[in-house]
Amino acid sequence: MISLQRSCFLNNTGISGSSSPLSYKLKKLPPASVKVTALGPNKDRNSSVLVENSNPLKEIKDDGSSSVADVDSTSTVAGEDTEDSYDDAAADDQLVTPWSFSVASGYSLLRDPHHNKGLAFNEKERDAYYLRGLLPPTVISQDLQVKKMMHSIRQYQVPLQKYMAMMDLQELNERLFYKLLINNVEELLPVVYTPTVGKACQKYGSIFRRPQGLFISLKEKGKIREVLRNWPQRNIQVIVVTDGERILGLGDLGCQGMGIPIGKLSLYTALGGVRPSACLPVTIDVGTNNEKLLNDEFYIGLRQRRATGQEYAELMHEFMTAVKQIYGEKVLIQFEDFANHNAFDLLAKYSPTHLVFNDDIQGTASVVLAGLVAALKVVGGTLADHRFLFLGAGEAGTGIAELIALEISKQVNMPLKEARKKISLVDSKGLIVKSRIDTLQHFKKPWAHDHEPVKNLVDVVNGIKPTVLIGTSGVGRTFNKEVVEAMSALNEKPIIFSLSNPTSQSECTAEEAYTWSQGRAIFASGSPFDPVEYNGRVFVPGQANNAYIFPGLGLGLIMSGAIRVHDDMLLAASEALAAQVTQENFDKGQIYPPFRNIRKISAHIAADVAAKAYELGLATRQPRPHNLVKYAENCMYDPGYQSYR
Ligand SMILES: NC(=O)C1=CN([C@@H]2O[C@H](COP(=O)(O)OP(=O)(O)OC[C@H]3O[C@@H](n4cnc5c(N)ncnc54)[C@H](OP(=O)(O)O)[C@@H]3O)[C@@H](O)[C@H]2O)C=CC1
Ligand SMILES: CC(=O)C(=O)O
Ligand SMILES: [Mg+2]
Repeated sequence: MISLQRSCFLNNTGISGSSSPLSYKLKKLPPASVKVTALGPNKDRNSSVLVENSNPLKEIKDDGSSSVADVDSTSTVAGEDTEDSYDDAAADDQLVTPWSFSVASGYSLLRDPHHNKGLAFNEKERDAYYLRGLLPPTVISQDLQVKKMMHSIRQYQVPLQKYMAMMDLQELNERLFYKLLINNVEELLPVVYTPTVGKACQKYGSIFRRPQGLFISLKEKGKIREVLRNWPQRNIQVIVVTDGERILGLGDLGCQGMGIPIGKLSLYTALGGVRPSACLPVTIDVGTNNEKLLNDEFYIGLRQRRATGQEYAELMHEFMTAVKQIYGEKVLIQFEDFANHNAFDLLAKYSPTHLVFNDDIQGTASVVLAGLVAALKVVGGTLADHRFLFLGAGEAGTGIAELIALEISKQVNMPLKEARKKISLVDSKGLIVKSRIDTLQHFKKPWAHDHEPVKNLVDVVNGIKPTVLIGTSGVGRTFNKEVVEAMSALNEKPIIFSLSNPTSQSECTAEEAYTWSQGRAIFASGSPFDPVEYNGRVFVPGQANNAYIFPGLGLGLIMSGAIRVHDDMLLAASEALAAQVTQENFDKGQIYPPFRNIRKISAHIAADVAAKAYELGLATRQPRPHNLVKYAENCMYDPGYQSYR
């Protein structure tokens, strides 16, 4: 008998270099141990028969051994089709095994997203892989497939429909999905990422078709290692994990937050070149406090209020421990869209033992610092010469503030505490000041300066007189006309960043920023805005989004075999990004390079992050590659089709 070893599924053979999409490892099991139905009459196909374990009671262990709890000695042997192998032949009340067997048919190849090429299978491959008749006769190139898909996606008027079409493609033909995304990054980024991914998460339950990513809920407590082993890939390098409590600026979306890790990881591949098979999206479901979802019949998550305290901490700890046990010390874990009452603590708790970073706190800080460094080339002065004001003092706000302070303290050799005084933050209760210190969350305390309490943002602007205003509140339209005009009265070129996502939560629009500042604002936003024409001049707003940073940062960590993330790596990533802004970009008012160059940008970020990892003694990949940019480029996943032998 032949059975497919469980670990075979964990090895994505096509991607790791084998050129045969069917080159699964076959394992012999003791006779009669497994009920198998292989191919029918065409027995000479047996060399490439794929047979999975058909006995739900038989456990195949990772070392390849198996234990059979109950053996059906009347097993059907290979060579005959049997009726009972088809679910729809079973009586309604009969129990069936949903994954009893499969055969080397082109039919399954066409449904395997990692290897499917659709009409791009050539004649030889159609013969070799039993595809004859399963495809219409025409053979087309991947480039033509891209053209056709773009044409089809552009027919949809509603962004969510484009998103669904992209997700369908990802599930059907992974390489085509990535080719499409890479070749059309500026057009498709807003579809697979902010703002559309926000809408998708809000409607996740009702648009849910096929599960993507790994869902780990309280039901899996005590079994997380086993759950991780259900994932079909073993060689995982990056995990993006959320618990869905702060999805963009949309709040608690519970289990429906899964759209975010999926979107972020598709950018790891498209923008940073990390192999898709090395990426694992995870949603930790501890319930939701979103009443609307709890009462929504289509909600896909646990229908209970959020677990907190010890119950929450234990589940997270089990997850973090299992991840390290299964994937090793060098797997990168990106925390994404956790609420701030957990985000800072998780980062502090796991930074010393795991390769972790929080994208909202650290990735955002790095991208904003890059934009500021670039903006100073237009505005003049050093960071230390400027005054910064934030609306929003959570993960993004305090994360950015801290990295700016760190950079100032390095640049002018100033104590960090002093550097922090150049930065003020406003939260939902007003300006953060000393008199509030006892009631402030711990991450706000360093920002409590000596100042009178002030509630209103315009009053704060007029009192502090910032040169830079940054929105990280998650509340849309909070930079109103009065605020932008106040900034413009104080500064010849006010720097205004509306970072909150999605577009509906942006503190102001690009048009508002340019119009109310009479074309003087240096503006960037978290979600994209179209270019704006004002007084005959076209302004191209920048997109200050951590998507510029995390793919390159991640690649740099992976390629150097880094075992910890260090603040200096975030600074290195930031500098690398700022260095990619050209005079041509500045001339258009841009302080970020265009996303269409993102793979080149990511290679530079990765190289500088890796260089820092080597410098800090945190890199384990030896010897250090001589040319890190070239090395990064060579490491990058190429979505072009492979030829199958
Ligand atoms: N562009 C990018 O790359 C990124 C953008 N973001 C966006 O930033 C936003 C905030 O994220 P994050 O920092 O993680 O969220 P948090 O919940 O951690 O922080 C939000 C902060 O905004 C404050 N706030 C809320 N309402 C108001 C208000 N009306 N006036 C003033 N302050 C207010 C909150 O005050 P209080 O503490 O009193 O409740 C809190 O300090 C989100 O929209 C997110 O999408 C986040 C990461 C990256
Ligand atoms: C971009 C991002 O990470 C956020 O808005 O949360
Ligand atoms: Mg985020």
